[in-house]
Amino acid sequence: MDGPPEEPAMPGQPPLTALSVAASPARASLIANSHLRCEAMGIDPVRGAEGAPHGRSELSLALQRNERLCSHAAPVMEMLFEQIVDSQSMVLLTDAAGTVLHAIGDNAFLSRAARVTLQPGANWSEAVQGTNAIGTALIEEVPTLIHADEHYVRSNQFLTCSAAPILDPRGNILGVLDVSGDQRGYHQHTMALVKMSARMIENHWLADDHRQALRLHFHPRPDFIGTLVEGIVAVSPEGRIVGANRGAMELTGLSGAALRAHTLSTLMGLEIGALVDRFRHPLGQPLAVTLPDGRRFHLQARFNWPVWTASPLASATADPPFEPTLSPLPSARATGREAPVADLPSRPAQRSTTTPTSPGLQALHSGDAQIATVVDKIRRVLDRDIPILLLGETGTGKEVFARAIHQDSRRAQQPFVAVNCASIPETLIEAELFGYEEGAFTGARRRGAVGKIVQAHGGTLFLDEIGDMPLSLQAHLLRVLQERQVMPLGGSRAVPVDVNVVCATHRNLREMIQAQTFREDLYYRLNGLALKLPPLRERSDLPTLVERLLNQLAPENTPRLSAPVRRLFQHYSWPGNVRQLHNVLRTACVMAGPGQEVLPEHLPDDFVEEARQALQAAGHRLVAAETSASTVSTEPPAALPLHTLTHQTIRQAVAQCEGNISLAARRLGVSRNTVYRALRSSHDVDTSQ
Ligand SMILES: Nc1ncnc2c1ncn2[C@@H]1O[C@H](COP(=O)(O)OP(=O)(O)OP(=O)(O)O)[C@@H](O)[C@H]1O
Repeated sequence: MDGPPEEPAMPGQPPLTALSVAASPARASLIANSHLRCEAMGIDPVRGAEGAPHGRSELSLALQRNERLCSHAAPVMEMLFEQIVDSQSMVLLTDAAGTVLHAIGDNAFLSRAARVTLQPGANWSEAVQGTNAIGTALIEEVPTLIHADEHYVRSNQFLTCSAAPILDPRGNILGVLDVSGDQRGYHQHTMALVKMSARMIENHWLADDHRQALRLHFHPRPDFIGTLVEGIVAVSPEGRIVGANRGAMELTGLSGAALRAHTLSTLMGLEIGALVDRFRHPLGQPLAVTLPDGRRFHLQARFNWPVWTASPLASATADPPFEPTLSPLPSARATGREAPVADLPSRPAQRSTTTPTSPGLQALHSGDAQIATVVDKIRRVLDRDIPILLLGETGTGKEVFARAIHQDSRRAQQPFVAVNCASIPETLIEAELFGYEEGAFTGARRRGAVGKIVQAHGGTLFLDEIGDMPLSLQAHLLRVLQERQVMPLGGSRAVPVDVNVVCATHRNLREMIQAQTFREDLYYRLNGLALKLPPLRERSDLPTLVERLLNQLAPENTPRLSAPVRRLFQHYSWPGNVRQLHNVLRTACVMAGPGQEVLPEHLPDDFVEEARQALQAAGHRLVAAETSASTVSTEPPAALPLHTLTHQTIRQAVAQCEGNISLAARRLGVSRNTVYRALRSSHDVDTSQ
């Protein structure tokens, strides 16, 4: 590290000591504890911890993983920066591990900050940077101010940093929002701004998670409803509390888990039908409610009108719980009643109209016989507690199918939780899946964390890349699935869970069983019905798929493909499958412009080059001549197997990207794993020859 960056003069600003910032016993003890942790970790206050900042590829992976967080946070960060512009400071967003995802700030200050690696890609966990607002907020899980010499590492002591953790509706940390600036410019209001902004992101997240749910906005004072300090809870059609914001937890004094154990009637003494009736009028006056512990609030209900008012509403005194006709039927278990069999065939179509972001199975039909068979088979086992195993190459739509299965199941109003077993480090996957209790292992969060399996309770757990699940954890997963209860790490009490499991993998699990890298008993537990999604090159519905994707990408003025582009598409091998098609079309829509015809020059250069090579290899000289007379060879084509063509394409892309695997993967629209696999298998072939 370069040492502390020089401090330009800040006129009229007397230096502030840490003492003059905010001296409370709680803050002093938080900082003292953090310093003790740094000492215990052996961090050198002069040189900082060992370890280089992440490279670009790690950053792009972190950005991919946190795409949703970034999109919710970006407008809030802009707004926050407006408030602090020209104050020698910057706004930062990190993920839950402390890796900086995004930073905006004054140019001069950004370069000073970069000298201590306070920049995207760098990790600001306590273990790397010692006591600092981001890292310490992640450990303490509370908004944290670290000022000047409270920073453990000396070169960071020119900073004053105010950070607030961002929590999801289940109380898990998504990341941290932070404002860092020159310590001489400290302002006591900064922390309040950061806390409010983090809350805005959390509220957006909650609303996005529960777009179709009924949402209750409440506060002890009616005029505070609609402000950032209000409580919000989301309620399912059966009247269960399914999500809550931080305000709701603070106002009710209940944790997220305790709130979710409630129904509307046990928490507030209300029936859902009566509530919808009452708030039919958007300007309905707030309703006064009293919780079982005597706390009193005023509340307003907000809901999606067409969905929630489509059927005659149950009144406050009516017996059956309210069932909006356009949303999924509540589970038989939840209502204690069996859903009428006659209702079942019409359910998928109804749902696809209410949830455009996650269409049901019906929407996946596009004329291909293999896909039609897969959809048909899924429909037969839906809601019968038969685990589905989706097989297929990367980008064939395994997750899209898993979401559609959830969407069409009776669990649709409950959580859909996806876990990618390949992208979580082996050391973390156990904690991620099963959760852990306070102090279960070094670095564990203070209050423990709920695992993904428990998060999916009542809904669907999607285990993507199950073939990458470490062997050591397979037995644990099997036990959970068989016993239907989870014991968090370090815990002593098992938590009952009811989840529908859908798994996916591109690997050959049978071969893995032979090689003793996958447990046979787990394979049979997960594989109630194995379904193979065809690669795009084997599908007969490319034109329909293209039309649908173009419609999704540009619904107003949908561009159309020119004949040369259609031919390129038809003869290309699509190693990245539908994901790659989607990426190519997204670029094409932007390049061609609204309502225009997409020509080859509107497609990414590397794609066109590879597609033309594929044309040549497939022997379509005539077609290739039409799309580009100059680049087409007149040599007769060599008949190559498809997988060889795919690997050639991937190798060429890597070579064009000068060995940058992440860039090549992005351009091809495939995962980095796919590129590595292709390179590995090419290498195997080469060396065996
Ligand atoms: N039927 C489909 N209709 C529209 N888009 C689709 C469809 N199938 C896949 N996609 C697109 O392809 C992308 C990749 O799909 P998905 O993540 O489901 O693939 P996957 O098989 O799970 O890939 P991986 O094995 O790499 O995780 C999606 O984000 C979506 O844009």
